[in-house]
Amino acid sequence: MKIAHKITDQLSTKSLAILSPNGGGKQMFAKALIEHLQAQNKQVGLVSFESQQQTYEHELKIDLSDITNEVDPGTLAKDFLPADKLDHPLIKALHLEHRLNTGYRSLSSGEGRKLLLLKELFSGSQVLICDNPFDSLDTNSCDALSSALEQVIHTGVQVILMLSNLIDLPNWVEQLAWLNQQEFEVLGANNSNNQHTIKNHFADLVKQDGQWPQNHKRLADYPHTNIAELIDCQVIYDGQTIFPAQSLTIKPLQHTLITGANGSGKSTLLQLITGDCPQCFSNNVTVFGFRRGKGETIWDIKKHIGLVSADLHRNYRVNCNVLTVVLSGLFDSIGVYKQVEASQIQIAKQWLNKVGLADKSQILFNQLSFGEQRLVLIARALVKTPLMLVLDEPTLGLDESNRQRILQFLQSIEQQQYSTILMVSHRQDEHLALFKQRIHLATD
Ligand SMILES: Nc1ncnc2c1ncn2[C@@H]1O[C@H](COP(=O)(O)OP(=O)(O)OP(=O)(O)O)[C@@H](O)[C@H]1O
Repeated sequence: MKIAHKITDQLSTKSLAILSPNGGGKQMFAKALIEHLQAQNKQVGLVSFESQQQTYEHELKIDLSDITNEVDPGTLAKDFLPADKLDHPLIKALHLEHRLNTGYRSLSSGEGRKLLLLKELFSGSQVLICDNPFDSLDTNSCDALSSALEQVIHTGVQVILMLSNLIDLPNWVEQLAWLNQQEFEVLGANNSNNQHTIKNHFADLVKQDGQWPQNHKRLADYPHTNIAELIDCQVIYDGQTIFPAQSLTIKPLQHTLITGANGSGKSTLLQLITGDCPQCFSNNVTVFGFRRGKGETIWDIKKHIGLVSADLHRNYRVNCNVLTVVLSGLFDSIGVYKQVEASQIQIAKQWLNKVGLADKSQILFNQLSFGEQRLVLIARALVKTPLMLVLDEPTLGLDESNRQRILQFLQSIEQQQYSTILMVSHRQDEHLALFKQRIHLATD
């Protein structure tokens, strides 16, 4: 790839941020760049959503739980790091010191990401490529990571950030570049002029959304007072209480935002509601009028929920095309195993159009970029006009314009009044006024 040569020629500076939209070719670019740098005998480290997914899939492969009938934690967090670095202050700054004996699969999504970032930071690489390193990290961790990257530059390491949001650009970055497919442009110094150019590049990509897909659902027939009610709920993993007794009531249209540091239990709280946390049965949880553990099936619950989460994303590993992934939202399955009606296909296509991926409907899901996959999963969650939309960091991996598109969806859903939104987000600009109820989970 010629552009990889171009960048190494240009990279006389220690730090470069490459801004790129979803589908802009970051993955291919990073691959070409790594090959090019390795040919020069440089040691290169890479952290990306894709490498995180590969680590997860490797951990699933080596999981011996089924064979030994005991829970196999897999590789412990500490084994990802050099033994002589286990006391490094950065581990504490990223709040990972108490997770070192946890298996990788059990880490929260932010914790997993921070661990892989630490692994690469400690690896002694001469060039470090980080694809959206601040996505899914809480505010304190973003600050700690940013200053760690800045410090590592002073030790002679070159840092290349690949970012999808200008808002994530640290001010210590020296050079800026823009990448969109074959278009690669080194803009020069990190100053307001060049930032403005990038802002315009992103703005040029905003497409007019198609019409809101047909929707006849209203909440009027919903027979219960609450969508969900949790009373004094607690989850304990490996003898550790994840959050102190938590109560929460969500009424119809009471859109609710959950915030808190990485590992504070946000996803776990959501999983008590969706039924994905096994401890929902030992807790006092009522969802859509079903008191959990009293004979209802998980499907009684799931059929009313549209879900986007890191867990769903990393476990969506069936090799089917994009349209099938959207359709699978109608059946709450991974892949589609039922006859699909023409009207359902039509609605699924409308949703693909709405997320800007109409032209990719026949492409295999796993051939899309991480951000594009996320957009498909959002369409999958919305396709059945669910009673409750559970969005656990839905905009992870999305670029500036796609994030705005999804935030507009939320506004539109609020106006149409058929779905109650329950969302987790670390990003301040996603804490919309429509969230009338806000729950902050504190870590001790
Ligand atoms: N199956 C499990 N076994 C052991 N520990 C677990 C398990 N699942 C989650 N945990 C731990 O529980 C804590 C809460 O996890 P959770 O995913 O709910 O955090 P979170 O607030 O959503 O974090 P993030 O912001 O990083 O997504 C984490 O420290 C995680 O390591």
